[in-house]
Amino acid sequence: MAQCCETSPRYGISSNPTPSRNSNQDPPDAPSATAAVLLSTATPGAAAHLQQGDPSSGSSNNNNTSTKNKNQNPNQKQDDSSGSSNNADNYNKDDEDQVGTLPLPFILSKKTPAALFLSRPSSSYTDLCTCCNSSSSNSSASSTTSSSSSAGASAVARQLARSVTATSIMDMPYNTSPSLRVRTTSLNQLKKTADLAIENELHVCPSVMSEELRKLLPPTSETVMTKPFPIRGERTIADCTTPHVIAMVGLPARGKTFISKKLARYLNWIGIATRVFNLGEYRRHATTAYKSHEFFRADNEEAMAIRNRCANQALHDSCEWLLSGQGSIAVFDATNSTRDRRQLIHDIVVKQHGFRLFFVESICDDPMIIEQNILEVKVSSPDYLNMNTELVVRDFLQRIEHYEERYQPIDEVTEAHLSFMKVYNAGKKVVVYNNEGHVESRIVYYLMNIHITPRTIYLTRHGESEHNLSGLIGGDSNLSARGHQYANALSTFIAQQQIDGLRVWTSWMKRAIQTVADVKAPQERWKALNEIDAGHCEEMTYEQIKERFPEEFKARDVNKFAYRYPRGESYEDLVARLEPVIMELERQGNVLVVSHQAVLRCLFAYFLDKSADELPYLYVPLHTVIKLTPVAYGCKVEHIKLPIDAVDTHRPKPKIPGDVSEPGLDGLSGELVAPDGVGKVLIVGDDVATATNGNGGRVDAQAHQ
Ligand SMILES: O=P(O)(O)OC[C@H]1O[C@@](CO)(OP(=O)(O)O)[C@@H](O)[C@@H]1O
Repeated sequence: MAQCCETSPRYGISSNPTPSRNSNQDPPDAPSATAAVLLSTATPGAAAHLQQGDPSSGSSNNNNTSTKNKNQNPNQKQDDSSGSSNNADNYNKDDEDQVGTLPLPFILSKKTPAALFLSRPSSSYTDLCTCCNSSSSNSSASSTTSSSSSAGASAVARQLARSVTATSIMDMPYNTSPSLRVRTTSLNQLKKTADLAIENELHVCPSVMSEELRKLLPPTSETVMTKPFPIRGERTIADCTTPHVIAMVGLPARGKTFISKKLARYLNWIGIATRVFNLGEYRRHATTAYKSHEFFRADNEEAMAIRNRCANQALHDSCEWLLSGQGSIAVFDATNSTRDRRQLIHDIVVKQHGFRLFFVESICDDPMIIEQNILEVKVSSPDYLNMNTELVVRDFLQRIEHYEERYQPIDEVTEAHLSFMKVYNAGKKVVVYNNEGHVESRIVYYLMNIHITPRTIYLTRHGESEHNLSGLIGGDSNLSARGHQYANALSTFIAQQQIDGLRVWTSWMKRAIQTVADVKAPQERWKALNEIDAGHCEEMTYEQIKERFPEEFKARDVNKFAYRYPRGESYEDLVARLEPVIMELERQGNVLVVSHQAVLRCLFAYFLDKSADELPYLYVPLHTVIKLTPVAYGCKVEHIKLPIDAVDTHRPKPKIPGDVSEPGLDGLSGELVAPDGVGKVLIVGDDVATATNGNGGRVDAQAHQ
């Protein structure tokens, strides 16, 4: 079996695209790999050093490429996924509220048994062992490889250890995929282990292998499942194994809740289970209706006792949630505005539980931003139900004064042991101190990119395509006649909207580019916006896929988010490749994104805070513009259906996996479309029930979390 691996193209922006589907480009890691090859010939020691994944080697790769091994049996699902007691009672203070460095790619010689081993799906490891053969024969993947079981298997395994020795590093193409690197790394390690005379152990069942040797095996669906938590796109990150508490710091009306919610939405979307623990909610739960700012006076002992109890409880719950294994990051959304309070949090989170702690302090001295914040979120807060806006603003400003009396910003000298970032005036300046690892770096990077300038994002699929008409998925077909009509209607609609500084982003696919042919605005092409790669199933109808690859078809219905098309992509892969798009969207003003069903589901899920289960079934119909406007802590969603008919390409989740005849029961399809499909407004990601339309008026709002 050939070991020629193609790396997916690097996804990025181009203003001058070649509209071809998934054509290759130089992988971003090419230079370092080339350098490594040179090193390996000149200085074997250095090559070995690189192969061991020394971070200083510069050979690490964490780009979002996906393997496209065109020689694999389409029926084989490619397996390169990798994918206490709380003592908070003394919490008695006063205020509220691997990227595993992947070593050099090391490709095995073609047609060696080891190469065979490499190309096998995850379940094949059990094929290699006598005790697992019976169970493995049940799986679809093993049915295609069962001929190599038992007797042949141990021979293969033994030869594996020998064959890796004969492999030349010069065979290594520098476009080897990251996932293949993981496997070859493991084999490289296996070789070393074999040299240490435990070769015999190589052909026993992984379940009875020594812990040490098992760790060296390539990833399987089991090991992926048991990872502490996945980061989309196979990135296993060592420091993610430690739970984190992100503790907000700052005076009221400094955007702490905005940052907390947005950060949690982003982290959940990239695959890190995150939950916000908002102290204000605990306080409201523990008290009767809010009366006035007097509650927050430092000398109000009764109120202070309640506030302390709530703070203890919120922190306790954050830690318990992390300890329960349900999540990885707890965001403690409170003011945490004194040194004593922060020290106490440090004692509980770091010293008692051994978690990581990162403070995010929001500092703002721009009265305009503060006022805007009060008007946008505090006026509609449950604290001030039915209260006149002017009174609310006055009361809230007094509340801030009570906090100001005791506020101590984080200090680099007296709190030098803390890890923190300070965000000034909604991102004008950022200071990062004692940054401690990958998760924190991602948080810092994300928070550096977000902004609060009002803007609108428009999402739409391309016009109806010829493939849509015939029910074919993927491909790169032209627009149908109705698709061209939609292109015209879209350009008229966009012109009518008179959108300030609009930018247009499309995929590289013909149907998307044709859709914006007449839109008058600067255009950029993103390969990352290309539709999900259906691999072997490209340009087939769902019925054809069911007929030719029934097991694959069923498997996709069982877990559509994680399912990866043979030599194609999964929704999870898509999310990973779309992360740079989201990051850039966060930085931008008004943008019109013209892309595809699966891609837009991923983007939409980010804005709507949808789970991985819901994401692949979100309804994104043709000939409809989805208008997203940030409001308060969430996003206003409007579906604007332009009056040109189109086919419905949505396939809802069937009751029985693999069934193509049955209508769906997921309750998700169509969820976001009004009966007439036009002008429906939803407020999503916002628990403020009385959100406004930005002009002070109420909208047809529907809280939706
Ligand atoms: O994940 P499912 O529900 O199959 O939807 C994705 C499919 O949608 C399609 C249409 O069937 O998208 P699009 O027309 O927007 O490019 C296919 O190309 C793509 O494979």
